[in-house]
Amino acid sequence: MALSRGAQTRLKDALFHITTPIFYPNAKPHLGHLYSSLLCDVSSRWRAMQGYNTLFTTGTDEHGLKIQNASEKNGYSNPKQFVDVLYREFVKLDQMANIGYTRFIRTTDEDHIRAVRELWNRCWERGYIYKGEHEGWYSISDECFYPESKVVQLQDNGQELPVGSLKIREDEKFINIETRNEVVYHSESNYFFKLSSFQTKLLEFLETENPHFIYPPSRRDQIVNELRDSKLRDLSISRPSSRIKWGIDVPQDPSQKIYVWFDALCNYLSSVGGLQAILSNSQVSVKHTFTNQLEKPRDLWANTTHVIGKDIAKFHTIYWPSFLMAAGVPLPKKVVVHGHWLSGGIKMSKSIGNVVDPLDMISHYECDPVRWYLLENSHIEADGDFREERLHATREQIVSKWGNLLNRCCSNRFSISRAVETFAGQAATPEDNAKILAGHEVQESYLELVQLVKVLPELYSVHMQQLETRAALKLLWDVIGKANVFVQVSTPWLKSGKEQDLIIFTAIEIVRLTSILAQPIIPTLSNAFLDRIGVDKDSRDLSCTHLGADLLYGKGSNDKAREVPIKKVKFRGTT
Ligand SMILES: Nc1ncnc2c1ncn2[C@@H]1O[C@H](COP(=O)(O)OP(=O)(O)OP(=O)(O)O)[C@@H](O)[C@H]1O
Repeated sequence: MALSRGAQTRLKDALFHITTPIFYPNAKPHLGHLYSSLLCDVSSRWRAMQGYNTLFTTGTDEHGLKIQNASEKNGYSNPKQFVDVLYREFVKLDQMANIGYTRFIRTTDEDHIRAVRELWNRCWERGYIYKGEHEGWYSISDECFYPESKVVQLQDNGQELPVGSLKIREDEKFINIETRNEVVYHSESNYFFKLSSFQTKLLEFLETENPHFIYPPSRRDQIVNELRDSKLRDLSISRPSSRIKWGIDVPQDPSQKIYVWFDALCNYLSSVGGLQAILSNSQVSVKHTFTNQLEKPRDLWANTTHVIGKDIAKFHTIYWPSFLMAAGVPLPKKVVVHGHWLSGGIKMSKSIGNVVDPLDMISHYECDPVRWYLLENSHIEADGDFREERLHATREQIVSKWGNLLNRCCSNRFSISRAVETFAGQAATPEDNAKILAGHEVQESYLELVQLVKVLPELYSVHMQQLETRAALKLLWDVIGKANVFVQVSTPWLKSGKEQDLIIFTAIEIVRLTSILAQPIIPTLSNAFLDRIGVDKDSRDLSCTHLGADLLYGKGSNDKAREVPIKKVKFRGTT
């Protein structure tokens, strides 16, 4: 699903690459996955509107013990067959939710496997990988070892005991205190990555050289404090093939498989052609939906943003930069860390099963209201709590406020095209125009609205740039709300001539401008609104977001039946 490339020809050299985490296809995706993808989609569409050349990568993380186990549990002898079925669920969600990625990468893709080996070899050649013995507390579910300080023994009565003083017996249950997943004591030969060599470099990078690398700043501070307070230990980055069959072989040592995180994080390099492509910055073939060639991989990489949930911040802000530094590859631009959607007060998660099915929500409430709801009821820094009644209320508001404004202007008592002809592109000041309107209250309401609209695109842009979608959408609601009040107090149905035209022009301009600005948020509905009032497809970009910018729309809009492109639906959940 490629985005329209139209706008992008204008800013040929401005590059933007955004990535979701790649998701484990061990079960169907839930609302949390949609949220990460949606943030990326909105960002990518917004940048495309600004004229950037955008690339948007998402995909599935298909190797490792968790997949191997899930595949066996589901009766598959070959994990590839299992992921071949489940990755489609993620693709389907993207299609249903209108997520316009340019590459869906699977870690079983050939070019990705090549890129992982390339990264491994380079870290090996530069002396950052060595072979050693590893023993400790291992979580199958989290696929990592934990230090003893993060492990407790869980007794039958729910009591937790520190493990330090215990003699370990096989029948006892131990868990990690953060993820609450079971851990077992385990010893094996592994390859290690010299993570400990990067403590100072990472701190320098995050604190001094690039303090904006992690967004929001509260997350950066968390990571920086962690780096200051605890010493980084070398990281085991392979597993014996006897235990993990489903993974990429360590180059030159097939008795070991590459650790899934080393493998998965590398997808970000694969999607821009691998590390050599970045180092050389020369044209490389990579499949995206709109091209098979990337011109300047390093320039693109320098403009890459990773969007992730807070559960995987450590992997993206400590491990990933260290792997790249070890390989001598420059770091991407940014890591945006968002909060979680909760269910029953805890993180919505496939493993726990406390999930909301986004496809079910989309099938009843439609795609765009779900998108709007998620973006309006979340904040990058905070966790969100899904409530179906709020989703329904959001939809109602779109119909009754936005739809109603459009509907009112499309009445056959008015003429949008005449109003546009009279007032679009004219030189008169708002104060001059206000004199056309009868009554002080109406004039005040008009001037307030015009003032609001004047600053709207810029304020909206500031919020969209930082992915502050809640604040961006509030701006749209404010102006739509005020436009409805203006129509109410100015009673255009009782007016005629220039006065009526000015009221209708002002109100329909609000519909036009908000619809243009809302395209990244609700791509289908906003364009349906613009279609309804005959706005030309070439007049829907950011250069058209000031009052009177479009001289030509509205023809025939008042002759059609007064339906709007969105209708009410019933709330079908329980409050
Ligand atoms: N509840 C959630 N809220 C927001 N984002 C989420 C949520 N769950 C998953 N994600 C997104 O998916 C990423 C993790 O993907 P993963 O497939 O591991 O999801 P998961 O449901 O936590 O899986 P599992 O329970 O199998 O570990 C997160 O970093 C985040 O981007």
